[in-house]
Amino acid sequence: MPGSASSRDSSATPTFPVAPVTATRRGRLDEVVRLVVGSASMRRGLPAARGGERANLGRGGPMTGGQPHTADQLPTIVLVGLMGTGKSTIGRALADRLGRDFLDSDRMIEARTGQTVRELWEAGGEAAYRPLERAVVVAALGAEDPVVLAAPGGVVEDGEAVRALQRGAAVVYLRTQPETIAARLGGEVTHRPLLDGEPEELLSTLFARRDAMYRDIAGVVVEADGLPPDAVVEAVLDALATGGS
Ligand SMILES: Nc1ncnc2c1ncn2[C@@H]1O[C@H](COP(=O)(O)OP(=O)(O)O)[C@@H](O)[C@H]1O
Ligand SMILES: O=C(O)C1=C[C@@H](OP(=O)(O)O)[C@@H](O)[C@H](O)C1
Ligand SMILES: [Mg+2]
Repeated sequence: MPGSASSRDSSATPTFPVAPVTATRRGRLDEVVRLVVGSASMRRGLPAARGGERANLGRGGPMTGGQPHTADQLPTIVLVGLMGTGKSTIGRALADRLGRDFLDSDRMIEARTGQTVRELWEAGGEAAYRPLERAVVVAALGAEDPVVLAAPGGVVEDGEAVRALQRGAAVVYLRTQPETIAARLGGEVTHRPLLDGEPEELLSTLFARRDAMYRDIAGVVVEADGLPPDAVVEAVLDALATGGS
């Protein structure tokens, strides 16, 4: 079964240099995140419920719920969720807004191994792939400045990666229904070998397994279903600005 529980604590973690290979320097915004607090979704009056449940940011980390935060106070922001939920798309835009580097775990793995996700998966399967995911998560969390990280979809399958996230990142779950993702992705399963076959059915199985796991590690759950990317970015910024309260 994809994402089997046995993969949560698999073998040795490959070591990668900490320096982000795929980072794109966006230029730092020094000002307090007025753009966060005065974000467009608030101005547009999007219903708060779409913007996410308010919960403690960075469970197990330094953040406390209910406190407003500035960009500089936020630790590394990690987007988690099913494949196709928008981690890469939203993460890039979010990093742009915050003037941070953006790291995409899939791209990091490909840059560091010289192989595509599919090639890696086909050569070694899940057992070989999860330690690579763990390694890039650990590397991203070790970056000198806080970044925005699009986590591997399977981050919750690896206990060590989860523990690393719980040491201080602001973890945001982008929650989208599997049927929405399947319709969105169509045949776009290139780096998603887990979706070979019947994507909607496979996504539903993954959602049933992982929804609670993503919730469990996230400080903020953003209900992204049906929202266009810019509204999801605003919802994430809103949730981060209010400390998930
Ligand atoms: N909120 C959204 N609404 C509609 N399409 C989206 C949204 N977020 C992402 N997409 C599209 O869905 C696809 C998968 O997004 P991606 O960012 O690659 O997801 P992930 O990194 O979580 O696998 C891309 O084609 C992207 O343009
Ligand atoms: O959820 C998963 O287990 C996976 C998600 C994919 O990344 P995206 O979430 O960026 O699609 C990719 O790493 C691999 O196919 C496994
Ligand atoms: Mg991605």
